[in-house]
Amino acid sequence: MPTAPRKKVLVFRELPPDQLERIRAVHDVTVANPRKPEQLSRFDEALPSAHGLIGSSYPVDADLLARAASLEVISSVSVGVDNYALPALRERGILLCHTPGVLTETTADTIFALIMATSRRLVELALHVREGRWDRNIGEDLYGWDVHGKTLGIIGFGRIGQAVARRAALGFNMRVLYSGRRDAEAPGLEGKATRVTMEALLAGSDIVVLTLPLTEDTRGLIGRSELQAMKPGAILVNGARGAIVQEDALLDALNAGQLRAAGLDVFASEPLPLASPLRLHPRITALPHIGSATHETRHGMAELATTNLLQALAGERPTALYPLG
Ligand SMILES: NC(=O)C1=CN([C@@H]2O[C@H](COP(=O)(O)OP(=O)(O)OC[C@H]3O[C@@H](n4cnc5c(N)ncnc54)[C@H](OP(=O)(O)O)[C@@H]3O)[C@@H](O)[C@H]2O)C=CC1
Ligand SMILES: O=CC(=O)O
Repeated sequence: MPTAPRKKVLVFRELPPDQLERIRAVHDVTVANPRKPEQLSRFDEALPSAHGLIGSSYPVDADLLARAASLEVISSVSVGVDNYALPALRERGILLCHTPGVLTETTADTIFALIMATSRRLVELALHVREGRWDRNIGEDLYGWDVHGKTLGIIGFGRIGQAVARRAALGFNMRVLYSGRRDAEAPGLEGKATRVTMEALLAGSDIVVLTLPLTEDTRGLIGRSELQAMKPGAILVNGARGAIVQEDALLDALNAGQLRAAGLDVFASEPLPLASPLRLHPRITALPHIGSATHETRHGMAELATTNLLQALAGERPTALYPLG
């Protein structure tokens, strides 16, 4: 039987050794992280002849694609695809694969951790102990806010949004509202989540969670008027993408006391610049984009991304092909 021709694969992020080995067994691999200055020339050299790319958050814009003349497939180790030039991929007939599902529960855990941390002031109070300020029983000024029994509003009621909702409704007796174009079939949540308009969600929720993709329609979706439409003293948790929220408006809402707190895993600019006023704000709990960052889940994502790539290069339909339309 003739053996399939070896193709060229450019891996431009970290990939676990067992997954690299799966690719090396059938293709020629160059590992080059374009964010590492010492690897940039290797990346530039390998790009024009690469048939497959494995990446994640590094932006793949039309200029980069124009240099990738042989490209057949990009396999992203992420579910979000906002950093890829989708129209250029569509035009060139390049396949895009991603990693839905395998990170859903872990990302929902992270978002729930942010709900708990902001409501119960966990980071602030842990610092209180660590910095030796716990010299008597704490007073009302350091009390938190109950999570159980509150109303949770979810904007983006897909895989992750529904996983957050299950935690809230089944574990914390919360009322769940969501906004969306249609009623969602949400397994495990029958009768426990209500679709409302975004206006009703903002006005009626104690905690608003963002779990929707960043697209041209959702960029800047949460601005001054949306924040003002939220319940006074509510909490905003962003587990989706930073650019969905207008960060200057968020700071103003926190400083004016309109919002109680914000929990942010994602930022418009990442890594968050040292000078960002979001970094040290006392009522922001900021995480370094760790939604899916556990050993098990990151390995599962790498495995699915590798499978997608190998399937596409073999001319098979990848398990998780992103629909480019
Ligand atoms: N913080 C982190 O580390 C992580 C962040 N993410 C982010 O979470 C996002 C969601 O992932 P996942 O749940 O798997 O994706 P899904 O596609 O399953 O869910 C997204 C949902 O958002 C809805 N939606 C889209 N636009 C709007 C809108 N304007 N208003 C209300 N709802 C909207 C979609 O509805 P419809 O189907 O009708 O379009 C869909 O139900 C990813 O795109 C990624 O950006 C993901 C993983 C980890
Ligand atoms: O942000 C992470 C992703 O998988 O998307």
